[in-house]
Amino acid sequence: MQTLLTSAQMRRTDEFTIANKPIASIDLMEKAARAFVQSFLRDEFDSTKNIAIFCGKGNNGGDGLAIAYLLLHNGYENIKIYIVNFSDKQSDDFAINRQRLDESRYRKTIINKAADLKNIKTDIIIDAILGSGLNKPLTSDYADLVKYINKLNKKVYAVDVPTGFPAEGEIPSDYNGIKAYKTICFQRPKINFFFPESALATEKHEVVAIGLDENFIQNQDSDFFLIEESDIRHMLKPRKLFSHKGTYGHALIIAGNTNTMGAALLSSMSCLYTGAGLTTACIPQSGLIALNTTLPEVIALPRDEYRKVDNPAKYQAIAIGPGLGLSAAHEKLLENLIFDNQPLVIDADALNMLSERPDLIDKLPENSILTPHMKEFDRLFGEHQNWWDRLQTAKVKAQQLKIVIMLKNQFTFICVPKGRIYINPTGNPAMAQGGMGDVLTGIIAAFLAQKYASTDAAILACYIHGKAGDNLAMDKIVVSASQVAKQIPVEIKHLM
Ligand SMILES: NC(=O)C1=CN([C@@H]2O[C@H](COP(=O)(O)OP(=O)(O)OC[C@H]3O[C@@H](n4cnc5c(N)ncnc54)[C@H](O)[C@@H]3O)[C@@H](O)[C@H]2O)[C@@H](O)CC1
Ligand SMILES: Nc1ncnc2c1ncn2[C@@H]1O[C@H](COP(=O)(O)OP(=O)(O)O)[C@@H](O)[C@H]1O
Repeated sequence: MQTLLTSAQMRRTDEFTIANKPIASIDLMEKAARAFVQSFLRDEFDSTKNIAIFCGKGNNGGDGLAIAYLLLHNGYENIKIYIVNFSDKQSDDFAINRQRLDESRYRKTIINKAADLKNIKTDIIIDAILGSGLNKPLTSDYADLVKYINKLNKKVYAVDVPTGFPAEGEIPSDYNGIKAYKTICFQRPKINFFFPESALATEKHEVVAIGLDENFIQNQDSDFFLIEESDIRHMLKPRKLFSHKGTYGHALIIAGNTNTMGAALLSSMSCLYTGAGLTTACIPQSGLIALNTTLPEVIALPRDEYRKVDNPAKYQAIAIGPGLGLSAAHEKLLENLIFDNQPLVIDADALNMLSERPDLIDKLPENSILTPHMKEFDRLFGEHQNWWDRLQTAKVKAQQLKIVIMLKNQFTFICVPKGRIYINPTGNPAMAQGGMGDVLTGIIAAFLAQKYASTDAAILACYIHGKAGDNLAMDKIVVSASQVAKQIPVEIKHLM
């Protein structure tokens, strides 16, 4: 897991690295600039392009000057350097790089106020105005300059973080900072890059290593952890010789209705393909033929008027919700399951019924896993104006109720009882299609059946679900939920 840090912690890491590693502050800046340029050149290999580099007077601006130098040395001749002179203060390393520039043949333009900028002709802009030192929203000249740059509608590469973008905390809906095409950031992604509102500031981000002390970073106190493939490899348990279906547990999937049998089929299919020893689907009578013809391995448990699961202890995992439909009988079934006090996976309509019965939320069995998307989450725990606040609620609820909450999105946040938030990096827009969440629910149930702890089952399921989608999307614009389900065993095999 990569520990993710706030700007203040990142600053302490810079200081620690400079104090404890044989590297001076100015050399660290040079390293950062080199790492940026390497990544930039992979995208922009045409050295005849016009590039405008805007440099503030802090360390972000210092990076900008070092980047300008490196590009000029790489044969990029059409570079214009703008020094944004809106403040009397300047950082020491900025001053060193500025002196180097003053002593060279390279020219610069000083901008003393936003209005100084007129008729810029450029193909590309590099934004090094303000970085992680941002301590308040942009106002006056900074706001005007950024507005001007955004209006140019050019491809903007941001250094470390787009000017005006808060690296953590609430992202204002009236965000007035730089709108970048790509942000190349140093050592760790900013926490806020994982929130949907970050699309206001950058289309994508890439992280480049600059040699900051990894041990120091990993040992910082943080709630945020980015899941890595190596974590998944370590967590997966191989299937053993002499094992049999009983070894891998029995999962019960309570799902489907007359017009939504597909949801039950998708969840059951992914449960099967993720390796549960036995999968039982509790479905309406009307779905029996569909189940028996499409998934002969799955056992059917007809559900009409069914209000209580007999002997729930015989299942190592119980998931409820996909395509279930809302009814009094289903609400009773959910209530009885909650009173049985066995951990549950709760999705879709079961979440919606839960939001109508707040009394049941407090009684959820410990280690249950809730898988809401944004709307389901807000129905359960109240409206939220932004994702930062929504995630804070999810974190608190996971701790209070001792459950796992998977807040689904491009980057799904997995909040666990210990107060940690795991961020899943896999998944892509080709997966934005109905049924994808049903598949996820089946995968979680299968890992639980195989006796993975709730937190591990949630992390594994989310990562592998997204990874399967990523691999399928390499040559497709859209991947269907059943394609993802079928890809799961291949993905697990590769990861092992
Ligand atoms: N050794 C280091 O510290 C390293 C730092 N690096 C770079 O340094 C950056 C951080 O540099 P700094 O801490 O100097 O900060 P910045 O360069 O982001 O900002 C510097 C100044 O801007 C002012 N400021 C903040 N918000 C403002 C606002 N809304 N309006 C007007 N002024 C505002 C601050 O008071 C500060 O004086 C990183 O983003 C990264 O680019 C990299 O060079 C890697 C190494
Ligand atoms: N753009 C995307 N990037 C990554 N994952 C996505 C994207 N769109 C959808 N997904 C994943 O697909 C699933 C969708 O779940 P959900 O909205 O409950 O779907 P449904 O109810 O149709 O089954 C989630 O796991 C989500 O993370």
